[in-house]
Amino acid sequence: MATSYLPHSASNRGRQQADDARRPIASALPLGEAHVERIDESHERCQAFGLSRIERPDFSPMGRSDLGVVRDRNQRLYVHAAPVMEMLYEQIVNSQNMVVLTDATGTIIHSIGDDDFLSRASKVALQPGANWSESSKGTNGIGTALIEETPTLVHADEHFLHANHFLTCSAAPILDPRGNILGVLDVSGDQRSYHQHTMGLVKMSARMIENHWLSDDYRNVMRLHFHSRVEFIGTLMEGILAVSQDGKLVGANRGALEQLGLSGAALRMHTLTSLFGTTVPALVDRFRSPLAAPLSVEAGSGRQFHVYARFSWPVWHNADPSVRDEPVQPAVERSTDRVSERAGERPAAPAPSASAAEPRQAAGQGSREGLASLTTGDAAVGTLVDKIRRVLNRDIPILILGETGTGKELLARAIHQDSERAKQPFVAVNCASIPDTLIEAELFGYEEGAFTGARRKGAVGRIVQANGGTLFLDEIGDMPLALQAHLLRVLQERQVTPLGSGKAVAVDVTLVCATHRNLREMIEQKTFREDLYYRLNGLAVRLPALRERSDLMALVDRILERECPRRRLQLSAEVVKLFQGYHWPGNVRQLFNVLRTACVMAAGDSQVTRDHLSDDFIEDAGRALDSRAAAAAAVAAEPAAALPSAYVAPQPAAAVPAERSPQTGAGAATGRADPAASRQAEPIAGAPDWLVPRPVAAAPAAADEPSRSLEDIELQSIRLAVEAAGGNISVAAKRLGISRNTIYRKLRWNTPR
Ligand SMILES: Nc1ncnc2c1ncn2[C@@H]1O[C@H](COP(=O)(O)OP(=O)(O)OP(=O)(O)O)[C@@H](O)[C@H]1O
Repeated sequence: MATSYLPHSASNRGRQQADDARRPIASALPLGEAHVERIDESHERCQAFGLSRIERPDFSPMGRSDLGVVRDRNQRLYVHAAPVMEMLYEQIVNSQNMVVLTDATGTIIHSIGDDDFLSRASKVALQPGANWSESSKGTNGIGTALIEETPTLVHADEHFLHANHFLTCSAAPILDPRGNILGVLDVSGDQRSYHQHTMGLVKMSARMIENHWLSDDYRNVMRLHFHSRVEFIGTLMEGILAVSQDGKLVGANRGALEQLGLSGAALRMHTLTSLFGTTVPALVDRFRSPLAAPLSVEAGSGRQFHVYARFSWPVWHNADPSVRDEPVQPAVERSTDRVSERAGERPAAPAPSASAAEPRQAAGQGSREGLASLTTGDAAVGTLVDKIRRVLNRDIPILILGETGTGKELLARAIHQDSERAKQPFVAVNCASIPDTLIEAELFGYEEGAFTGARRKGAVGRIVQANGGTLFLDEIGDMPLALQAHLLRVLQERQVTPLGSGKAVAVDVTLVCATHRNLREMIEQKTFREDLYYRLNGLAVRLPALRERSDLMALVDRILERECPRRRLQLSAEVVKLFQGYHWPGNVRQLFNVLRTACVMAAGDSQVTRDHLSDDFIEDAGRALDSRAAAAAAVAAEPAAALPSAYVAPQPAAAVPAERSPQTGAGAATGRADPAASRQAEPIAGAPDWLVPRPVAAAPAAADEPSRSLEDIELQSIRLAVEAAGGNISVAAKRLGISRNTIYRKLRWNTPR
């Protein structure tokens, strides 16, 4: 481990040396050998990455829109982590520190800190949008914790880059109940402010986030809260296990693994009976009573534990027929209160968001219901759902296409929910959010000692985790080319060989993939394998963008019902107008976020008004309305000849000269008027003034525009109408009296690529 500091230039050398003299270097701290070894290994990796200690790497964070996409993807993590971060920050306020949350790739998605430290931190890009993976910023708390998958302190000159020597970073990875990394929680500060308690706070906070995530993930299955000391149930020290109705152990928190002394993979080999010698019906029976005392059990290891079970209605309902007709009262709510009271503690993790007062779905998850819940009146979505229903349980892989935020993952979950595999695992892998170097291990798993730099014990891959259930490969277009062949082989042979192992494991998974990319184009560009494309694409469906959907208001109602189930919240007329004129670039996710905020802001009101919307949304939506008005004005000012036949005043069909038949030219051949032409020439019912057909006689400019073909004119009018509808194709189609498909076809064929 090198500890020297090489200043960037001679001019600041003197100042730097004076600073250095005041600085304790890492070796002055009482850090164990394992720590030193970990830092040494990290420095070796940095050298292998080709990083230079003294060169300032590219510190520029990603742009706002890219950051928006990353934040959207990690919205659920943010919702769980934000209140914990606030609480953590309260503990370290005014200490020249900041609290940082990153995603699984090390990209910062949120930070809170002391203003004066934030400005110093931003100079080394310790700010949202910057990536702190080891390969980008060298040894550092975040990047090294991600690789080591364990809480990691990187202090002062332990940072590989000299530019980061002023920092001390205490970082802990945040894991989901299946042991996958969701992100990193980190406290970074001036190294002179180092305090050994910081790491303890960070670890506890990461655990809070994990416990809350687990409770949220498994709200519909039984959860066992246990500890060897009864007073620790309901505290951060408790173990939590998620148990499916048939007694399988489907999830665990860190506390559970630590207390049981098992790895995640070893735990999955157990059942409730083999671990604690009891069954789901026995626990349901005991913990139906809100006054039930914790149960004493003996684990296989001989250790005694006290167990308290929490479960929600469906488990109770199915496991105990005697309560079938009792009113639904989620046991989870009652038992949470009770355990907290008994342990004299508040529930382990704070409420996830400001709207926590309202019971609701997991943030960012939407409905956990089946396909029926997705049909809210849009014809394209209805057709897509019908198609999917026909191939359900037929071992046909489904490829979901669609822009980001259109609900691809929600659809994949609904497919699983409605399939015969609903009680088996649904495993989602986002190929875009896992670093290329880790994706192979993540998917296929690896044996102990397969390679350095990752979890040393070995891990079961996601494909094996999905065995018996559904594997959802999100952003499949982002899968590195080299791995595509490996995936194809696994899918064809239906067996996986973990890295570093000679033993193949048979797998049976239903495959659902999704991407916002154009895979056909990628095939042409040779960035996506054609054979894999056909293997994944048993049935391809495209989720329409929100601006193309005709059920915006039905979706609004549905989301409001879910987000504010205790009150009937409606949109004011002004907000309806803003929503309808907006082009929703972030699709349903954006709508969901806008409404969720509105729901909280409108507490106590029965209407969502513009006061309940965020300023940037009002600005964007207002701008869209303005441009729509401008487009309307432009169309109104446009000479009539520039309008397509659809807006030309209706004329008797026979009066339309055959050679001017606006559509197919069929009239020219037969001498009869084209019926489609005469239909289109009718006024559009309910059309606003600017679209009311005007007489062709008012078209003096027609003869002056010899260069414009009818097709050009038609196209321009379609574009104007789409613009005027704020990008909403359905609305434009309705106004034009043509189908949405016609608009797509014409715009697609005429849009330069
Ligand atoms: N039909 C719907 N009803 C209610 N909420 C929905 C619907 N469709 C999507 N959402 C919500 O929108 C958000 C985004 O959905 P989802 O993650 O499924 O989109 P996605 O297309 O997979 O996004 P990405 O491409 O970024 O992965 C989620 O919060 C989800 O609950």
